[in-house]
Amino acid sequence: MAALATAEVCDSNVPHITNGDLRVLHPTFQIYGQCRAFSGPIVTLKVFEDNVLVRELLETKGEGRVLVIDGGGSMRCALVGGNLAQLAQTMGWAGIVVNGCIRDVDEINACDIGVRALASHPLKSNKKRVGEVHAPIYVGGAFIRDGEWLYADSDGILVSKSELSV
Ligand SMILES: O=C([O-])CC(=O)C(=O)O
Repeated sequence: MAALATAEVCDSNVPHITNGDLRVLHPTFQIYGQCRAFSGPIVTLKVFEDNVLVRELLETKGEGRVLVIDGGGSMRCALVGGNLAQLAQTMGWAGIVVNGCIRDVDEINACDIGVRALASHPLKSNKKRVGEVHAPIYVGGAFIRDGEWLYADSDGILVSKSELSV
């Protein structure tokens, strides 16, 4: 399937941007992973400096979905590393967006998925299993609900209430 170009989607969907059905995330994310462009239905996760639930979700079948993790923007540890990115690839996730940090950047860049995060950080996170799966989250200036659609490419990241047609 041809990837949707986010700039073209914005040009042809001004009313949907105006009414909030289509949201453009703030341009604060770094690009990692082999897939510069990726899209899929969103699975939301809200955690803070704890990635046990990240692993649990990535151990389930991805089926082309995108895991969006609201890590509260923490700059104090990484929520995803090379092992989890490899797991995501193996389980068929299209991508991972992290409002927080990742680590093992070289390993993640070798994985055949798309990854966005605010920055890299060498420290691993806590392992307390605290967080909320499928919760509404607020990331990159946008409210995001489980089941909405995410479209990412070199220009940016869009979240749409429903699937967009090419
Ligand atoms: O296990 C972690 O905390 C994250 C990590 O380093 C990896 O996925 O390789």
